Amino acid sequence: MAAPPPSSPSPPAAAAAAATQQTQPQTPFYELVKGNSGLEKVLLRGTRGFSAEVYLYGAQVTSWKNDHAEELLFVSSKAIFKPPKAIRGGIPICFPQFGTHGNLEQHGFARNRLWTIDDNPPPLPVNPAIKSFVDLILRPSDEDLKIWPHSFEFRLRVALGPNGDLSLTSRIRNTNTDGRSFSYTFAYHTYFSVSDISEVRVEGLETMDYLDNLKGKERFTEQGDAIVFESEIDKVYLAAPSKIAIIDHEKKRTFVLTKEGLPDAVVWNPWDKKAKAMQDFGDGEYKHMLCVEPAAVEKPITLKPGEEWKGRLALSAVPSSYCSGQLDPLKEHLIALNI
Ligand SMILES: O=P(O)(O)OC[C@H]1O[C@H](O)[C@H](O)[C@@H](O)[C@@H]1O
Repeated sequence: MAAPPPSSPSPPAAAAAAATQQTQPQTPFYELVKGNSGLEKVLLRGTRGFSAEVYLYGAQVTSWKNDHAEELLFVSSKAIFKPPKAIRGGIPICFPQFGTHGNLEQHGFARNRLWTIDDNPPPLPVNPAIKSFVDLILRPSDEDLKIWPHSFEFRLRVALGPNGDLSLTSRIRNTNTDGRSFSYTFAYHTYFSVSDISEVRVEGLETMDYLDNLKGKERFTEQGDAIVFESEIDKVYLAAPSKIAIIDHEKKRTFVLTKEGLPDAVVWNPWDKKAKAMQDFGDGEYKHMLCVEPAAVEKPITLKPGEEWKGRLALSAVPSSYCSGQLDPLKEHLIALNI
């Protein structure tokens, strides 16, 4: 499929290819338009008014709306849409490094590079009901190779499901020709929009071990019930379950995250003091956001030349009573560990 001109719908994929390739949906549909500061973004429109937006800058999802046109992701009112600053909010992609777990800039460089639309991605098994999606690709520039000397292809598919679910599938391939493996850490740094952080709880991470970034990455075990928020938090939960729920009591809304290929989950809220110190974040905005970030942090992923890794995140927003108390952390944990 050729990239569409700005502000016009993409042409339908070749019907013959769709008919023969059961792994690809039939009629991908998106629009490419100008976003903030003239940066290009892709609009995905689903049925019943569901929608999503993805900037080519960072391959960053910056909007996900339900059928009432309510925004489900948080983007700061002070977000800077100007390279090399990463956009504050939505779903930044941390690659090839999460946080300060290495020598690269914080969270790696994928989030502040210009990605391109991938017209001809390798087949990807997908729900045939998904009609609205886009494939993006990042390959390292000569400058990138100087700071991280590995050749790779990073393909990201962002898809909007028939019920408004949003999924992100990353495929990272080692294309080194010198026989060298590489290792990386990774996260979907998802910023959720919440009514009031003090009314929110997270289910699925209780009893998990975590590394506390506020205590020199020391390891602890989470105690007690669901996680609630009263102060700054910056924890990497290890071998977290494949399903995590964020329950927003005030909004009567539950976000359900399903992750594959990503053992860990980072939970972050900067709270008032750090919020004030961030140039691209409003002073009181910490009350209305929570980051829960499916990730691979503790054990870096290693790929030999020719090998490919896949990491997937699926998000849904459902009425609140749906999930509360229904996640069994131990069961989910065993599933995550493949036991
Ligand atoms: O300001 P950024 O580079 O986007 O990072 C924002 C936050 O991301 C993650 O959640 C890390 O665990 C935090 O330590 C970090 O402060």
